[in-house]
Amino acid sequence: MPHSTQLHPALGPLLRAVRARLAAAGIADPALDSRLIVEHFSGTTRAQAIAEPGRMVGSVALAAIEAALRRRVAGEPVHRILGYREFYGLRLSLSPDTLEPRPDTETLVDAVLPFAKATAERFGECRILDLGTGTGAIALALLSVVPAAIATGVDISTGALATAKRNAEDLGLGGRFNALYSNWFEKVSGRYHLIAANPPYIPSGDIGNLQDEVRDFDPRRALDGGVDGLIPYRIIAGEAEGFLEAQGKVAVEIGHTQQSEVTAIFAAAGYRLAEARRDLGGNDRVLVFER
Ligand SMILES: C[S@@+](CC[C@H](N)C(=O)[O-])C[C@H]1O[C@@H](n2cnc3c(N)ncnc32)[C@H](O)[C@@H]1O
Repeated sequence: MPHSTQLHPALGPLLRAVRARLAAAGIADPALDSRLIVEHFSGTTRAQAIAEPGRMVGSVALAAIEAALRRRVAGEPVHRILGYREFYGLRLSLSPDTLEPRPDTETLVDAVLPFAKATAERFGECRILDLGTGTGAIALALLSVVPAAIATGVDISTGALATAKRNAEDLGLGGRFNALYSNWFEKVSGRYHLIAANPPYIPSGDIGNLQDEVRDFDPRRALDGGVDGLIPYRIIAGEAEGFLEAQGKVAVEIGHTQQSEVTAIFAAAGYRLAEARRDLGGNDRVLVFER
């Protein structure tokens, strides 16, 4: 382990050394990643790094930081190494079976939040169906801000469902979250005020061209939307009506080139576009439909 002896045990120099190694390896944001890795494995905070740069880090933590550094330099995304990612202010555990939730998906939560709140006020509850729930990100974000909401998170991955359930419990939302193993609507029952989905939407043939960090670490079935990337939208548009309350809404995340095609798929199934939103990067990202 030639490098392990080079990591300085004092917090300030340690952070600088980790950052320099990440920068030398061409990592895109070495300042952020070094901070995330050092804070997580040493149990220190950003404030401590600023106020106490001489604070000593123990040898067990240093070895863990060295191991994390090597994984990051080898191309593993930093949140996979940490085992969690923040989404809508919630700390969500990841597993090999879950997509890493992305900030772009917070756009969907923001888009449906006023409707979920208004529904909860009007009816005393808001029933949410999150199709392809992964870590539970969309459902749990909504539950965390709408206390009268309840959610069913559907997934075809039992591993993802186990992670979503654990996240719900860790966040104190387990009593309002139901994890359901189902191929889209197959095992779903009841009616919902809001059906939300961030389905796989990459055309199968494009998966090989994705960034390494996505292609090699996000599960394929979280990415692959079939030959044209639109198959899950056709299923959701075709079947949602049987599970939607009168005046309910269907909200989907889309790939940035898919707005007109997805709108046409929903229009053919009897929906009109109520709202379209762009993500923080200015890309078309979320469509909200009603009947
Ligand atoms: C793009 S990921 C979204 C995960 C999460 N909702 C998020 O936004 O971070 C798509 C999810 O759909 C799930 N999925 C794929 N095919 C499915 C199917 N036929 N039925 C139910 N879920 C499916 C995947 O396992 C994956 O968790």
